[in-house]
Order: sequence, then structure tokens, then C-alpha cells
Amino acid sequence: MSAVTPLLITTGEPAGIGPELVLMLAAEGRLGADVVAVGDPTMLAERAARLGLEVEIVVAGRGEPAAHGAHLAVMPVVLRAPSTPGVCDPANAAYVIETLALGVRECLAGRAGGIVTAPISKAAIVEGGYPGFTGHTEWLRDACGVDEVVMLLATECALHAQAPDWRASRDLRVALASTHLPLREVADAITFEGLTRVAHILARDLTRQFGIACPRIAVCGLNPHAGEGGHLGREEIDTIIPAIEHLRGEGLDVRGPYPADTLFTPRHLAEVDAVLAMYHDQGLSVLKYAGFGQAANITLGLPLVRTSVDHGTALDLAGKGVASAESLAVAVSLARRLSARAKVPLS
Ligand SMILES: NC(=O)c1ccc[n+]([C@@H]2O[C@H](COP(=O)([O-])OP(=O)(O)OC[C@H]3O[C@@H](n4cnc5c(N)ncnc54)[C@H](O)[C@@H]3O)[C@@H](O)[C@H]2O)c1
Ligand SMILES: N[C@H](C(=O)O)[C@H](O)COP(=O)(O)O
Repeated sequence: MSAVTPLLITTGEPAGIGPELVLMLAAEGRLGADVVAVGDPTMLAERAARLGLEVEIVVAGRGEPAAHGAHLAVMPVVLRAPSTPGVCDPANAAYVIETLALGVRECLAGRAGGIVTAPISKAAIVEGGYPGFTGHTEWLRDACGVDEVVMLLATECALHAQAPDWRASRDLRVALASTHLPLREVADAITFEGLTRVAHILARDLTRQFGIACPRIAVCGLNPHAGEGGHLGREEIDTIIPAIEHLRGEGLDVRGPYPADTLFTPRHLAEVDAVLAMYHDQGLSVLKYAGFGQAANITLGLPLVRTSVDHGTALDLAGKGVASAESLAVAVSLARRLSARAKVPLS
């Protein structure tokens, strides 16, 4: 492995598009010498051959790549079962989890500068023996032993905090107050304590990771028209407004709750640095409409840098070499930037 602190890419669900996206970027020389993949070297070599990608797979720490040609350094984790593109096998759940555990271990030991995660199948992991698994975000929270994390997705321009024109574009930063849970359970998951914890992490990391001195956060209502004065739901009155008032009392610039259907319009977005949506599809549908394929997912609140793609395993495209690797490229470059920033001591 190079003397530079590596950035790890976990290659994700082996039947999904993750492995080939990593290989595509490697073949194009777009990964950077600091990037080390985590996954099964044999599977990666087979996938490269299947797609006609000329990438030499080099087991990290075991020899140097050939002098010329594209190569991919890989920290090896061995598949539990052969993998066919497009067909998840729950037998490989333990493999996927092992890649993530290795990434966390390397970061927490200071041997890696961050993790970029390629997509996984939550269903395959649950069916493979991890019943409570709901996503990287929650798994990383537990693996790192923190109480709360925040899922933030941002389109590319908005990732560059000081880009002067991002608000004039369709670029967005959207954080979620609740993540992977059935819609039926969302209202109960929105609590005063949870909202204040999420807002604290979001505000702190918009400053710490994105350099925004006094972040302005717009909060979505949960119900249509932010509850219509209590006639269309009481969560705004009972929970969201008290949480916003509490946060404002602490000096944070947290505004709302705004009706979510019109908050994501240019005039409103122009006045804030991030939107806090109450649930997954309230925020991510808008973000993916605005910038699918050019956005990244960042987990805030972890003691390590973690970014990810804005898409899933795309089993319909796996093994065909037609999926876009652009979001992965965005996630890698963001992780590199956040990792460099994390080395600067924080107050
Ligand atoms: N970061 C992650 O690990 C992550 C993120 C989202 C979804 N997922 C998982 O992925 C699986 C499938 O989820 P889904 O169907 O909701 O979303 P998906 O993103 O996999 O697919 C949705 C649509 O987008 C297309 N698409 C996805 N990625 C693309 C790419 N790079 N280039 C071109 N088109 C692309 C797919 O072909 C499909 O039509 C689920 O198991 C879900 O949990 C994982
Ligand atoms: N919510 C993400 C998305 O839709 O893009 C996705 O499911 C990934 O979540 P994790 O990073 O927690 O796996």
C-alpha cells in the first residue's frame, strides 16, 4: 500500500453495479493513486474481464502493479458464494458486512482516510442473517458507537460549500430527520429529542465539513401544508415547532416548518444552506430529480469520513457496463476533500 493514507471504496453488493463502477473509474484512470478497493479480488478480476475493462487487480500490500496500464489495489475480502451480476445471493451478506467492518476498522485505526461505499442490497443483507439491517447509515452509527447520525445528500455543486452560484442552480443539500423505516412509522419517529439531535449534527457538520460559518437550515413540515394549523395533523404544533423554537433559542438558524411541496423552489432555497426533510422520499425524491447521478450521500456525525453514491444496486444494469459511474466519482472526490479537512484540528 502507498505511503499516502488510502481512501477505501467498499465495492458493495457483488451482484450489483458497485464492482463494475469501481472498475470503470479505475480503467479510466479516474480513481487516484490513494484509492484502495475492498472486495473479492477474483470477483473483481472476473467482472473486469467480462466487461472488457483492462484493469490489473493488485492485492494491496502484496507487490507492485505493472509499470503501465490501469490497476486497482484491493484489500481482499473473500466472497461466501459465487456472484452472478443481477442476482443477489443472501449467502454473500456476511461478505458485504465484512467489507464494511474492515473499512471502519481501518479508518478508526487511522490507517485509512475515509470510506466510500458502493451500493448494497439491504434486503439481501437482512435475508442473509442480519435481521435489523436497514442501511449503511444506521449500521455505521452502531459500528462506530455513536447515538445519532444524519444522512445528507447533496448535488455536486452544493458539495463545494463556497461555490458562489450554487443557490442559483438547482443544487441542493438535503438532510433527513428519519431514514430507512416504513412510512407508517415515520410520524412516531419524529420526536423533539430526535429533531434537536439531528439539527445539532447537521449544523455542526455544515460548519465543520462544509465550511459554512452560520448554516441556515429550513425544516419541512411532516403533513400537507405543514399541518394546516393542526387541521391536517398535529406533529408540527406538538413536536416540530417546539424543536425549532428550542434550536433557535440556542442560537441556531433553523427555520420553518415550511410546507414541503413549495420549500424546494428556488426562491426559498436561495435563502438557506440545507433543507431538513422529515422522511426519506420527502427529501430524496426532490434531490434525485434535481441531480441523480451527480450527487453524493454523506453520513454526518461519525468519527470517520463516509460518502456514498446517490443510487442503489441497479440489478437491472449489473454486469452490462452501462451504468453511470459519475456519482461514485463525486463520492470519491468528496471523501478525499472531507478527509483532508478532517486532518485540520477542530475546536
Ligand atoms: N448507497 C446504497 O447502498 C444504496 C442506495 C440506494 C439504494 N440502495 C439499494 O439498492 C437496491 C435497489 O434500489 P432502488 O431500485 O430503489 O434504486 P436503484 O438506484 O438501484 O435503481 C433505481 C433506478 O435507477 C437506475 N440506476 C441506478 N443507478 C444507476 C446508475 N449508476 N446509472 C444509471 N442508472 C442507474 C436503475 O437502473 C433503476 O432504473 C435496494 O436494495 C436498495 O436498498 C442502496
Ligand atoms: N437512502 C439512500 C438513497 O436512497 O440513496 C440509500 O438507501 C442509501 O442509504 P445508506 O447509505 O444508509 O445505505
